[in-house]
Amino acid sequence: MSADHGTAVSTVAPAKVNATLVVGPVRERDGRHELVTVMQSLTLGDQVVLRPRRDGDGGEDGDVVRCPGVGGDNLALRALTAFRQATGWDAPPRTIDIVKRIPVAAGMAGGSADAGAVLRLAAHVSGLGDAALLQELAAALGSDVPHQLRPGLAIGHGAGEQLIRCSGVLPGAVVVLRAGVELSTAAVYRRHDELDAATGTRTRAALDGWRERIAQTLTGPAPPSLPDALCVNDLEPAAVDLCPLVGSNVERLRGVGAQRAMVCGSGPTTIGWFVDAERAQAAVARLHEDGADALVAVPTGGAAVSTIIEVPA
Ligand SMILES: C[C@@](CO)(OP(=O)(O)O)[C@H](O)COP(=O)(O)OP(=O)(O)OC[C@H]1O[C@@H](n2ccc(N)nc2=O)[C@H](O)[C@@H]1O
Ligand SMILES: Nc1ncnc2c1ncn2[C@@H]1O[C@H](COP(=O)(O)OP(=O)(O)O)[C@@H](O)[C@H]1O
Repeated sequence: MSADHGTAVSTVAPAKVNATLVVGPVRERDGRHELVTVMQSLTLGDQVVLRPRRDGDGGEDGDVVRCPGVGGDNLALRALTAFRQATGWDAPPRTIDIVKRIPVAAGMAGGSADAGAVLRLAAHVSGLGDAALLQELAAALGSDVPHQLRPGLAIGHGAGEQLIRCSGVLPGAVVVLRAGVELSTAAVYRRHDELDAATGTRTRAALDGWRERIAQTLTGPAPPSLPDALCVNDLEPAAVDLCPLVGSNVERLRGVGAQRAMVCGSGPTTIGWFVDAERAQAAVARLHEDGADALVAVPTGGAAVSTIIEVPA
């Protein structure tokens, strides 16, 4: 029996953007698409607390999650269950409290961020689970969770779960334009396949080429930066097709001066890249005048972003 470790701990679970997302064939093993992506964490994030369960926390017996704005099966609770099963951590029930700031089902990996945060918090409190085990648990929870376990800048390949971690962060600032509607990741991949049937799927060899070119650019001695030619989102046509608002939001971002405007992951969030936070803030002011739901976030990574603090239990 392990000790109770009855402390309450808290961390930030940052959203991610995909600066590049090139999609290849479906792999037989799990039906997911092979891809190459550049994932960058942002200062926009959920707050996640793991603490001993109190009377009145609700739910069934055992561990519970309180996550206003998200119904149904919660990936954060699944992460804690998987952690307990894999490590044998048998401390009394915990409550996960999540303050949701990342838009839900929006292509910003909010659920994966919360799951990654819970794995970090549980490992910290229990003293169990080495880096390799956490990585394995994360990969079993979803393609985006391994990156969200250690937020920052990384090149994802495989189905997104294999990572080449990069030092530093991408330059500039991002305007996040929320769509106010949800889009299912699985539905976007399905539509991508239907559209792709006409244009042809990228081959494995083509994906390898993308990975090499991106790795050369992001893992060299210079501060990381991606040329426009390497910034593509293959899911964009499918997201626009399923949700035409996405296409007009990309145009809106161009209209307020974004150097590069694109769909974020599987959408429907769109992002605009700006040289700095000041220019991004000016663009957000113009979008707000127009009634849009937009905010500025900047790329972030490293130890600062996954810091864990103790909070009152
Ligand atoms: C598109 C991306 C880009 O980072 O994220 P979002 O923009 O949705 O956050 C990811 O590929 C999404 O990752 P994630 O949301 O973790 O996906 P998973 O839970 O693993 O899979 C959800 C579903 O998406 C499809 N899927 C996901 C990943 C992948 N490489 N190929 C796929 O075909 C499958 O239909 C799968 O059942
Ligand atoms: N902690 C969580 N936060 C957000 N969504 C969650 C969470 N747990 C489960 N989900 C479910 O996961 C789905 C995808 O949500 P999310 O991770 O926000 O988006 P995306 O996959 O587009 O990045 C949603 O349908 C949502 O109901």
